[in-house]
Amino acid sequence: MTQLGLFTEQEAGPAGLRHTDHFIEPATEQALIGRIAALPLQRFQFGAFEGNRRVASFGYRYDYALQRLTEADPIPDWLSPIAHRVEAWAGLPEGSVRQVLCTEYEVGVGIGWHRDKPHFDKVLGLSLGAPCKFRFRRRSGDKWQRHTIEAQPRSLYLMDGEARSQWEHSIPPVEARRYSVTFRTMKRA
Ligand SMILES: O=C(O)CCC(=O)C(=O)O
Ligand SMILES: [Fe+2]
Repeated sequence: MTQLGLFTEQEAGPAGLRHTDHFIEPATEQALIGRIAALPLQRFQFGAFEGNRRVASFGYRYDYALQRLTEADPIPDWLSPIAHRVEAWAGLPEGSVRQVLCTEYEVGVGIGWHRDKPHFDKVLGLSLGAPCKFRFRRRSGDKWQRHTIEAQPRSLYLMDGEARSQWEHSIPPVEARRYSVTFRTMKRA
């Protein structure tokens, strides 16, 4: 493939991906990090495999052993105003976000290639504390189409449409401790 071909492919990006910097103020970011760090975060359980990232779920959690959604603690008061701002930005009715996942990535921790569970519909993510490369890939014949965004702290992304249903995403090991808050709507009400 020519350089130009590669470049054009990178530029195109997944349809349904939106990304904005400076979604929240630094003071709000610090307050959220403080709240998340104080949560009883659990090492992510993926069947027999234990990931290195630590998480807390609200609203619902996906139980990998049972392979279904189970109820979790309700979305706490300190997260609701942010969830509502996220809904407003995405043009979603208030209350659409039914699941919130708080994640901590220590230095050297990332997340492998995946698509989020089909039980969820739109997926939005707020980055906190440190930047990461947020990578996308999609099979195209015997090649991969790829796209990467720099997810800066305080930025927000939306995965909808093809970015959500066709493209996989991953984060390579982070260089400084990063937190994220993932907001998900449900496929069926
Ligand atoms: O940390 C993030 O921004 C993304 C996390 C993610 O892809 C997931 O939990 O499904
Ligand atoms: Fe994901």
